Amino acid sequence: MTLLQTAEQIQTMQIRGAGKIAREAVAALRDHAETLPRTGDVAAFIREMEHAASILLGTRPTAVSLPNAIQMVMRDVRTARTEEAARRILREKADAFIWSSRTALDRIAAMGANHIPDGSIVMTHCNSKAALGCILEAKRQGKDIEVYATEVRPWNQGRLTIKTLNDNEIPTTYFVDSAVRSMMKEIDLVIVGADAITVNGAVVNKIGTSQIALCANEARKNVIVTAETYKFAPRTILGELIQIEERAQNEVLPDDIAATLPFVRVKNPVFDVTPADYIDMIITEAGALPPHLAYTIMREYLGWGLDELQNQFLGARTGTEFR
Ligand SMILES: O=C(COP(=O)(O)O)[C@H](O)[C@H](O)COP(=O)(O)O
Repeated sequence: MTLLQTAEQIQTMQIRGAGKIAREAVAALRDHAETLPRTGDVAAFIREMEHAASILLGTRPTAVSLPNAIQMVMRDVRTARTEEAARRILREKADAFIWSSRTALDRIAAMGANHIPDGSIVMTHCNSKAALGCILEAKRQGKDIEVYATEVRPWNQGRLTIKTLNDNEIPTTYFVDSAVRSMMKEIDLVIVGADAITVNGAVVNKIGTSQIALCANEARKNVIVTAETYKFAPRTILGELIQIEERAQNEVLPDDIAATLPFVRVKNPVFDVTPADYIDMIITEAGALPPHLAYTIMREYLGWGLDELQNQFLGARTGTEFR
C-alpha cells in the first residue's frame, strides 16, 4: 500500500482506532522512504519525508497517537548527516515504535485484567484495542465475565467489538448509545480506550464516553481508561487544545432527507472530553495512575522538553491537509 493509500484509509476510517492509526502511519512512512530514489542529498530526503509526514498528519485531527508517533520517528531523522543515516534511523525508529506499541498493549492487558474481578460485568464503548485487550486477558485467565457494549452511532464500531467478544465466547449485551444510563445499574465497571489525554488528565475518546462516565459517577461505578503513553498530548502543557473531529453530516442524516429539511442543521462531532474527575484510573504500559498524574507521563515517558515542544512540535499539525 502506498503512503497516499494509507492516508486515505485513515481518513475514510478503514484504518481506525488511535493505536492502529499510529502504527499504520509509521509503517507507511517507513515504506515510503524505500520508494524514494537514493540521491545522496540528505536535505532533499528529509524534505520529502516531512511532506509525507504532513500528509499523514492531515488525515484525522484528534488522535494524538498520530503526531506523537510521527514525531518519535522523525525527530532524529531531522538531524541525520547523511541520507543513508537518515534512512537507517527512520527504519529503526519506525520498527521500534511498532514493536513498543504492541508490547504496551500486552502490558496494559495484563494490568487491566487485574482490575476486572471474577464474576463482573464490564461496560465498554466504541472499539478500543487497549480496552478489549484487558477484557480478553481477564477471560483468558479463566474469569467469568460479561460485557455490555454500545452501538456507537453513526459508525457502529460497537459491531466490531461484539464480534470480537462473541468470537472469544464472552457473553455480551448490546444496546443503543442512549440506553447507557438505563444499563448502568446492571454493570460493575466501565473500561474504555482513549484518543488523547491532556495535561490535566481529561480523556478524549469516542463521542458518548463523557456521558457514560457521568452516569458511572452517578451510579458509583469505576471508570478505567486504557491508554498507551503515546496517547498523552504534550502540547496541552503549552495550552493547546485537542481538536475534536467533526465528520460529514451525511454520516448522521442521509443527504436526500437533509435536503427536505432546510431549517435543520446536523452536527457530527466524533469525540468528546471526559474531565479527570470522572475517571478513576488510567492504565498505561508504565503502570496505572490517577488521571491527575498525566503530566508525569508526558515528562518521563514521552520525554520531550518544553523547548522541543515549542520549537518543533507546535508546528507538526499545520501540515498539508489531506483530501
Ligand atoms: O475512540 C476510539 C476510536 O475512534 P474511531 O473509530 O473514530 O477511530 C477508540 O476508543 C480509541 O481510538 C482507542 O482505541 P485503541 O485502544 O484501539 O487505540
